[in-house]
Amino acid sequence: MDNPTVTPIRDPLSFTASPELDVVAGSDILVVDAGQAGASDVSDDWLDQLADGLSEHGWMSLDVRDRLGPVLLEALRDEVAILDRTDAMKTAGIGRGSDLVRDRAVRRDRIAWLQGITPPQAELFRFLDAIRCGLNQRLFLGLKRFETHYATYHPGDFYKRHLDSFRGRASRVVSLVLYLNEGWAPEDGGALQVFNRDNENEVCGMIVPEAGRMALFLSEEIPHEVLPANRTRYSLACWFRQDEVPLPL
Ligand SMILES: O=C(O)CCC(=O)C(=O)O
Ligand SMILES: [Fe+2]
Repeated sequence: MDNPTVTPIRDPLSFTASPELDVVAGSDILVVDAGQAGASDVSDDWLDQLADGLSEHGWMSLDVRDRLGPVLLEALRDEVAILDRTDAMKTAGIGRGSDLVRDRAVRRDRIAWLQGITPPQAELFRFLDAIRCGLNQRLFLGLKRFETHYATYHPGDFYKRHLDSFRGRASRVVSLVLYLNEGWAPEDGGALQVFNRDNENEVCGMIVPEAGRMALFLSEEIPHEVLPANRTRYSLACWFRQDEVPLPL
C-alpha cells in the first residue's frame, strides 16, 4: 500500500472472495448477494470486504440494492428528480476559485448538498456513518465526517478525468458514489471510468450507474471520469474526510 494514510490491520493478501460477496474489486467479477439483507443493513463482514477491497485495489464497485432496499433508493431518486426540476441544483465548480468557462470544460453536472434532514436522507446518513466508523476501525483512517451531494448529469454532461483530493491535504480521503437510475442501458452512456492509480492512461474499470450500484475509492489516488450521459443521470456523491472543519480541497 503506497498511501501512508491507509494502514490495513490485516494482510490484505489474505482477502479471499466468497461466493456470497456482492463486491467487485479490480477485475474480479463476483456474484451478487441476493440474501436477506434488510434496509440499510451494514454487517461486520461487509465492512471487512470494503476495507479489504480499498486496501488491496484502492477502489471497488458494489451492489447495495439489497442493503439499502428499493424503497430508500426510490425515495432518494425522487428527491433528486424533484430538486432537478427546481433551481436547487447548482452548477458545480472544480474548487480552485470560480471560473465558469474553465469549470464547464471539466465538468457539467449540477449538484445539491444533502443535509440529512428528510427521512430518506437521515436513513442514508446512518448507512454512510456506519461505513465511516467501519473503515476507521479497520484501516485507522481517522475519518471525522462526511459530506454528500446529489448530482444530475443531463444529456451531454460529463466530468473529465480527475482526482477528488490532492495528495497530502488530508481532506477528502474516501469517495463513495451511489447511483439512482433504474434500467440504465449501455447506450445511455454516463459510465464512471476508473483509471489505474499507477498509470492514469489505463482504464481498469467501468461502472454503470444503475440504481443500487455503489463505487468506493481512495479520493487522493484513483483517477476517474464520468463519460457523457445520453439520458438524465442521477447520483449521490459522498466524501469521508479527515478534517474536522471544512478546508479547501
Ligand atoms: O458520478 C460519478 O460517477 C462520479 C462523480 C465524481 O467523480 C465527482 O463528483 O467527483
Ligand atoms: Fe470525482
